[in-house]
Amino acid sequence: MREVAIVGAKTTEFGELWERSLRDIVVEAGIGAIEDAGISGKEIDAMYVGNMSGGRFVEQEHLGALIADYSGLARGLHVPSTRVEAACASGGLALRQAIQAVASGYSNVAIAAGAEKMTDISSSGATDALSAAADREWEGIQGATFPGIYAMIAKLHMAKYGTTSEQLAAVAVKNHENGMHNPIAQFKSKITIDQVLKSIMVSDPLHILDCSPVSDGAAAVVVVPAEDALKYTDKPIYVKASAQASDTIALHDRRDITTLDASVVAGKRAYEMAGLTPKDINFVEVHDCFTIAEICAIEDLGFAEKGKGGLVSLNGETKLGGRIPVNPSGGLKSCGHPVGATGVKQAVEAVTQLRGDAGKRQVDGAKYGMTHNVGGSGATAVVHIFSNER
Ligand SMILES: CC(=O)SCCNC(=O)CCNC(=O)[C@H](O)C(C)(C)COP(=O)(O)OP(=O)(O)OC[C@H]1O[C@@H](n2cnc3c(N)ncnc32)[C@H](O)[C@@H]1OP(=O)(O)O
Repeated sequence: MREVAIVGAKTTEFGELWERSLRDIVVEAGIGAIEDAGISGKEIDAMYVGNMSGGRFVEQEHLGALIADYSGLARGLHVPSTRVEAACASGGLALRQAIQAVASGYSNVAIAAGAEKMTDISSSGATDALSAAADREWEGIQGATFPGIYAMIAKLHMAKYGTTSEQLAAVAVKNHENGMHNPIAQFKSKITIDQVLKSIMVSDPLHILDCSPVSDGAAAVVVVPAEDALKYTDKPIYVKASAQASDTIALHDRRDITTLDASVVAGKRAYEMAGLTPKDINFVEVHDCFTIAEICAIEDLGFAEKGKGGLVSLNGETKLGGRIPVNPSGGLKSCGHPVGATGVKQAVEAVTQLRGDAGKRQVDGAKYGMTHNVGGSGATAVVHIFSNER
């Protein structure tokens, strides 16, 4: 297995991009990543596109071929291009496919993109499309929405561990604070705990400001063998671990719904592969689709004791400058959550941080960064560890 590095990275603006099409935004991200890598694009020999539901959101399937064509990589070059789907973890998994292709020697220059265009349909249409990431027969058809599913997780976390609404709100406040310094973020406004608690209730105990929004956006990275990386850039970012785990899709079949076992296992696999522990990690981009999801994630990945994730968040330990900065990008809460793009955008943030290019949201002296991307309520988890040292 070859070591692998990222040499180009780009994210489009995230938000309600009504004037743009899905193909437009993926191509913008792809061209940005290619330019960032200093290549022409003709070097690319494999493409992976993370997308959850092109069919439901924009009525377009067969995205691998479509995006290869619109990027100029299909006609003449016939670059193999594959769509990758694992619900909200589609982007992280597309990146993992690109890493595996390069690590195995099948590919020398692979591009991993992620994209979703969610705002072209109604809110109820988007909610229903998203619910297909849960167990459709046992949950979706019975009316369970994602805010509802994560609200059940939050309720049990509160009952078992004494987690409070203020602790949940502290996650949203911190992520909005970080997002204010991220030019791609959908929401760049400062919010307070009081505002979160007074915002409209979506599914008790989750208010609208506890939820990630419905968003459009795309991101892309260029992946090459580590031994070639310095030919492309003087700031390559090395992939120290790429791990994935699955779990039962239906919440009622889970061992304990306050722990996402797939996150725990993917995290352990990643630490083992990199030869690192949580103490070595300088920042982490976690899948905060809801505030409770960030609290579970920092517990599941070993950054907080089980049951103490809320307390750690309210204490400020996860802020920029804190013990373990969590979601310096602003996370899904502030940046937005175009589901298929999120996992790749997390990697773009890790690259930006590890290059030292994150401006006011920079984690000073960062050497190791982790990303954590979840599909559904925890049936898929993808964890990566990156470093600016080989
Ligand atoms: C594993 C996983 O990742 S699962 C997660 C998958 N993703 C989701 O489930 C998405 C969750 N979020 C949602 O479903 C929606 O954002 C909801 C239900 C919370 C809100 O949707 P709606 O009620 O339709 O809100 P609507 O789009 O009408 O917006 C109303 C206002 O609230 C704002 N708003 C909407 N959502 C959010 C949010 N999450 N945070 C902050 N503001 C928001 C809008 O910008 C708008 O503001 P404006 O009036 O100033 O323009």
